[in-house]
Amino acid sequence: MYRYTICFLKHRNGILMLNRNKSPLMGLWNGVGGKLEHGETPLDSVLREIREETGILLETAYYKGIVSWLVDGSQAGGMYAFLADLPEDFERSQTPQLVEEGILDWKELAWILDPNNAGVPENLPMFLPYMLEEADPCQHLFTYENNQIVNYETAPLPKPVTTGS
Ligand SMILES: Nc1nc2c([nH]c(=O)n2[C@H]2C[C@H](O)[C@@H](COP(=O)(O)OP(=O)(O)OP(=O)(O)O)O2)c(=O)[nH]1
Repeated sequence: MYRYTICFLKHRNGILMLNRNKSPLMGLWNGVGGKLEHGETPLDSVLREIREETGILLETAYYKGIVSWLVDGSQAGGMYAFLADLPEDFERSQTPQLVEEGILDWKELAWILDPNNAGVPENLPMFLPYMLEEADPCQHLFTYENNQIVNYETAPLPKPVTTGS
């Protein structure tokens, strides 16, 4: 079981991003999410974080896989990633601008995905494009050494076993 969740709340060409006011990733624009609480499924957890951090009430979100990391050969962690498509007529101005965890704002996809954008976590422009495509959930594994990404691998997650038709 991994410890974190993240969700990309998409509306047209924008995503609702949080500029975090504490570590990890302080000062960077990231998707909304947090830590799993005892007994929560990843989906329950991310829907709770979305509600708490943005006030948006969602019934569900698309599961997009796992982003995990290995830091200096040992420290490992990961997050369950989700995507939600908000309806066309969603009013962006209804989301709060200042929340307990930082500043919320709508950021355009072209800005988020720019590989030279120093305002987002370094791994975000690498894994997010996969999640925006209609692809099956993947595992994205990042290896860090001295705060630098030295390796990135992506692999499909095994499909749940079914009994066939
Ligand atoms: N894009 C990206 N996001 C990451 C990485 N590592 C990582 O923890 N995150 C995300 C997962 C979570 O959404 C968020 C960290 O959540 P958090 O520690 O603030 O959790 P929380 O809000 O529940 O915190 P707390 O109040 O319980 O302390 O950062 C990463 O390498 N890249």
